Amino acid sequence: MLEDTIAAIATPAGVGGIGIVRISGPKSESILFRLFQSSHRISRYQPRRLYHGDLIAPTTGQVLDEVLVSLMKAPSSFTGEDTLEIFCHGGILILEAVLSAVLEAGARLAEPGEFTRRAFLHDRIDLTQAEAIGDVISARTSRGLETAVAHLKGKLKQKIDVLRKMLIDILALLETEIEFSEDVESPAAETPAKLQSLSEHIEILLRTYDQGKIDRHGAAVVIAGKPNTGKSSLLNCLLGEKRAIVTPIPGTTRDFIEEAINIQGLSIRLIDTAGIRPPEDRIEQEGIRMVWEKLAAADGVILLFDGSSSLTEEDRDLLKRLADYNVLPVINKTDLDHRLGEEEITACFPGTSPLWISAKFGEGIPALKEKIRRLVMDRAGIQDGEIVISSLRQKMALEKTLKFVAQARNSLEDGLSPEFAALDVREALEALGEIGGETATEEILDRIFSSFCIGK
Ligand SMILES: Nc1nc2c(c(=O)[nH]1)N(C=O)[C@@H](CNc1ccc(C(=O)N[C@@H](CCC(=O)O)C(=O)O)cc1)CN2
Ligand SMILES: Nc1nc2c(ncn2[C@@H]2O[C@H](COP(=O)(O)OP(=O)(O)OP(=O)(O)O)[C@@H](O)[C@H]2O)c(=O)[nH]1
Ligand SMILES: [Mg+2]
Repeated sequence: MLEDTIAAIATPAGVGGIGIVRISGPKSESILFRLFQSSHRISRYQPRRLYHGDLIAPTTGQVLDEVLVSLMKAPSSFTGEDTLEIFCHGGILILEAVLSAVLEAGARLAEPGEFTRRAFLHDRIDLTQAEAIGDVISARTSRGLETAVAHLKGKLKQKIDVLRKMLIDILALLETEIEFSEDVESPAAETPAKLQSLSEHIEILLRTYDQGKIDRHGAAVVIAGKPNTGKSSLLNCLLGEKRAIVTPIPGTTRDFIEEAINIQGLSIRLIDTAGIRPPEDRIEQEGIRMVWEKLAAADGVILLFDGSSSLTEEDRDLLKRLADYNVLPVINKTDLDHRLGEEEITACFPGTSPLWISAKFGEGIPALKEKIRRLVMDRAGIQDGEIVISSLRQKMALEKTLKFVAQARNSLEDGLSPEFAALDVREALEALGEIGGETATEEILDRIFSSFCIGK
């Protein structure tokens, strides 16, 4: 399929000043000669220069648009192939007309992610960089974007290469040991320690997964509490709009409501839920069942109390049931008389003092936002500037690597022949190679690139 010439509209389907049709493959140059007419006589296009002229429909000879074009020659292009870019006006009809002309001139429509896939297949980028391109495009927070750009510039790959080198060193030690197994003095006495140190490195990297996930998808924070504490009022207040229905009637919210806010570059999905109490009907029962589902998947929980009355059995029940969750206790309605004692709450969540706010009047909200941010960051162990992994795929490959490293260590400790450990280390190398793509299968590539847009 690499011999095909592929083409796609590379800019979004909307109105814009300029739109780009991108072409990659061996026919790029002939397509240019066939479709483009400049007022100058051009016998040879210099790579990476912009040329001005008209784009002509190949069958009718009609002028489709006034354009700029640029040709890049293999291997010095993004894909590593001859590439042509046509910069036309950015309307959907004109872009489609230009694309049709390109297809008539011998290209076929590109599949999602196919340009990037070709860049990978021609060794221009590795798989962590390919994934990073997708992440750069879909990033929704500044933190997510920073991570994606770091990966695009090869930061994660460098880290993986360090692990790879450690594995290769260990393999060399084991192989020497296998060769000289007759000798009394074994040269590989330090191998178990090296395997141990490698495991630790992998574990540290694995622990960054939650952070990477939060950078890309944001963190889920559930607002929970008994009915009428002001959960929906708090959602509205944090969002700055009246999104959820607020009434003085306990049991107002039955379904959950999810909206995203951005706290200093961290994307938080806030989930307002039904007040938790013994349900009065089937609808409420279903609503409360869903709260527990949301709580189980949450990165953090805002447990909301009503400060204008004392703690009830419902509050106590929640304190007990949420003891093992990542909870931020918050007391609402600070504008009313304070009737709630903090002691029982602090006793449940030692080290945290509940924050008093008023969702109705916006009191204490900046401090609350900072606390929500800390709740999520501390839990995920987020540190600025650290190299993180960013996909489930990378996580699974690292876990597989770790498993084989542990296996190698065990077999050495059990006094088995170093051949067994060597076998495991080779498997570990294979698993680690999936991350950069050296040992990735077609199936893995399909999965990664099919989530890209066409033209990328
Ligand atoms: N117009 C346009 N803008 C774009 C892209 C593109 O393909 N076209 N990109 C595409 O995603 C991104 C930039 N990435 C690119 C990566 C490599 C090369 C490239 O031609 N590399 C050659 C030459 C390097 C050099 O001389 O500095 C190479 O690596 O050999 C181009 C763009 C974002 N902006
Ligand atoms: N005085 C005062 N009243 C508040 C405050 N926050 C919410 N309320 C009131 O408390 C009542 C309940 O508010 P909601 O936001 O609907 O409470 P909820 O927790 O979502 O209730 P359910 O959906 O029934 O579980 C409403 O009458 C609100 O106006 C506050 O900070 N101060
Ligand atoms: Mg509500």
